[in-house]
Amino acid sequence: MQDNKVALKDGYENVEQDLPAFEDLEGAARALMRLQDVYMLNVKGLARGVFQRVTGSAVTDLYNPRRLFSLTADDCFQVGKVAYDMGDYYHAIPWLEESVSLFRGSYGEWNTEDEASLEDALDHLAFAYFQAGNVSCALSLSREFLLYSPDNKRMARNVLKYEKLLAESPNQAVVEAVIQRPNVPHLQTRDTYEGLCQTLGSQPTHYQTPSLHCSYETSSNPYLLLQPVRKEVIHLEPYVVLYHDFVSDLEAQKIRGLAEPWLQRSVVASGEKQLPVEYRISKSAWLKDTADPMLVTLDHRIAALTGLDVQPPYAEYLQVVNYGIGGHYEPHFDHATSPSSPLYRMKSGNRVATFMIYLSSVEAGGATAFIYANFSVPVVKNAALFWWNLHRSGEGDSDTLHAACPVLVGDKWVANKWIHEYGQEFRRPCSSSPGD
Ligand SMILES: O=C(O)CCC(=O)C(=O)O
Ligand SMILES: [Fe+2]
Repeated sequence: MQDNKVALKDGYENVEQDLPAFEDLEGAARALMRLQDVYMLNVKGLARGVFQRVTGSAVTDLYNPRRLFSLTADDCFQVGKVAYDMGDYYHAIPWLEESVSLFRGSYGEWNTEDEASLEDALDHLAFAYFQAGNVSCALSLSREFLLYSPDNKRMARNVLKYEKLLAESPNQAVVEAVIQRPNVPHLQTRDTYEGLCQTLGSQPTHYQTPSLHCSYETSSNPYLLLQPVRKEVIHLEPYVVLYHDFVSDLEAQKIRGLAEPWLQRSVVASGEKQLPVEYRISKSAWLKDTADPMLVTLDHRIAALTGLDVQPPYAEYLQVVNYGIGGHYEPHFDHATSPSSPLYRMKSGNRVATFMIYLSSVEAGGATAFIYANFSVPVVKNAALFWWNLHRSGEGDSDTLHAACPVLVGDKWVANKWIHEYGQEFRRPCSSSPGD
């Protein structure tokens, strides 16, 4: 017996680092809540494995899965509990409601994987309602709890407290508490951003604006003469273009494979430091050109197309990014907005342009949204999106504020090549006119 125990403990310790920890559960719960908010998804649907947007009485299916994977009462409890523990009753209530409803439906059945029970869900939901100001819901759920655990003194006291509160101010019973969604302070542009994500990638109507056109691009470069790239002008100010089939399926696969062993949680520049943050959820890796000759070819292609010098230190290494379900990057600038940014450590100025390659498709979500410019680009596998981050004066173009919408279904991969100011003096001449 003792031997078995020791063997079990050793076996567990061997695999422990590969098992999901609380951070993973919390991250998964936050991801579900993010998808719920950004795509206005209904929790009941999410728990059944369907992706429905409910606006008023209209129900739209954002994606039709081939198989339904539903969440259990305990799963919904765990999601609700993450929100509850953060004091976020706006999200806790619908998830705990779903948990209570599923636990009620299967009462008496015992699922070995369940950590929580109907009583736990009722207990948390009652308190969440109380905190949100809905005393009558708190009371009826607490009474229901007592049906199952009549000896629970704490709950009996709560019932008395709620009864007293309602007797003192009876109109509390009819007031439907409106709970505000917790505010995300760094994101004032939330409504526009979410609207652009909900379209799952919108394109401007080219027919109305002749300057937005498609062409075969050679950039007057002999390298591209024999095989021009299909270019689609998406927006003029800021100038954003999409180069279709910039890489082949094989190249995209190869880049993903080279990066995979090096992927780590993505960070962002915060003052002089680099930190992981909730507003950028993805994994990323930097690939030096020396990692594979194909990356050198890729640089030549980028240089030929953009006419820019992408040799170090005039451009950064290739940053490969992988977003899982719920992975996102909220509105941000690629260029530095503060002189203390770590970007300047390369001593080649600010990031003048971004060249971003879509290395995968996604089933749903994951569009690249330009907030102020008011358009979003869907993930187009093998295409590359190019834009200038700086005006010709060197000043940051605030209209380039952009974001990666959360991935709803799929596995999204992109690669960023950030090109710096220095080295481009004769390739993109500067101008003193602030608007250029
Ligand atoms: O993944 C995207 O669509 C955008 C990514 C992005 O903006 C970034 O990595 O800086
Ligand atoms: Fe970006």
